[in-house]
Amino acid sequence: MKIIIGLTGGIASGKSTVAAMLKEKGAWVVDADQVARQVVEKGKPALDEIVEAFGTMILQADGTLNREALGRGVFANDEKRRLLNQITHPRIRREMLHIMKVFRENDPRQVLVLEVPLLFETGIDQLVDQIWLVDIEEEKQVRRLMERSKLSKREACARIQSQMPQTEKRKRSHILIDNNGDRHMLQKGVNHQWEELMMQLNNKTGSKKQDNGC
Ligand SMILES: CC(C)(COP(=O)(O)OP(=O)(O)OC[C@H]1O[C@@H](n2cnc3c(N)ncnc32)[C@H](O)[C@@H]1O)[C@@H](O)C(=O)NCCC(=O)NCCS
Ligand SMILES: Nc1ncnc2c1ncn2[C@@H]1O[C@H](COP(=O)(O)OP(=O)(O)OP(=O)(O)O)[C@@H](O)[C@H]1O
Repeated sequence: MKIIIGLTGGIASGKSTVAAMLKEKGAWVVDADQVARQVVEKGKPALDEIVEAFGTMILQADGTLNREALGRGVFANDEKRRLLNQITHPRIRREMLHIMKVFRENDPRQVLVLEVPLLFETGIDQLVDQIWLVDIEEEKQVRRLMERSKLSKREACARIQSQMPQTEKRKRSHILIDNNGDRHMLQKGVNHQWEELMMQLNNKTGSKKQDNGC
């Protein structure tokens, strides 16, 4: 039996850290941020559409996308962000569908993890078997984001608020991975969920929702 997990969480919640732990355990991990970079490479139609929508000032001298400039524009403006999403999200979803097909038909691994920050917003949540959410308190998220991406508090909050609220994501997820502690605690949580998953796969029960009693 094979399973496709959608791994999500807010910006700087710890998705990549969890993804690296799952890779270590043998999962095939695909990062949507990397896929998103590929779809806007120089020469790809998505980049032409972005230039048409945002102007040539979002290009660098060599004709590649100036990500910092585009990021500054879209994280401060809902309308612009929606426009960018309209150009990029269908392409990201299409590429993810292709990866899923390759996984199902040609890959020996049992677990595919799609690490997708905007899992619900892109509709990729509808394509996966199980949703794992990296859960973090907002105060900690802001601190880690400011530190990691060298952003002011205002900039960090604008990025967090541009995404679906964590409470909503919790309701839509099957498994929560708590990342409010240190890395050791996170590893323990991941180990636990992986063991549960292996039991599910080997028993072939494949229950989707976490059973919380009754
Ligand atoms: C705006 C862009 C140019 C900024 O590039 P930059 O290199 O600075 O950031 P990077 O791509 O590494 O993204 C960092 C994080 O920002 C968040 N983020 C990215 N795009 C968005 C968005 N459209 N809305 C909300 N949050 C976003 C995610 O949590 C992501 O992990 C870039 O993120 C982009 O092209 N975004 C649109 C594509 C997309 O939705 N990507 C997310 C994958 S589903
Ligand atoms: N438990 C932890 N304790 C301390 N720092 C952590 C912990 N987990 C993650 N971090 C740090 O927090 C930052 C964000 O983590 P990570 O890059 O894994 O998040 P992400 O959700 O993948 O981010 P993005 O949404 O930008 O892709 C990184 O600097 C990482 O090293």
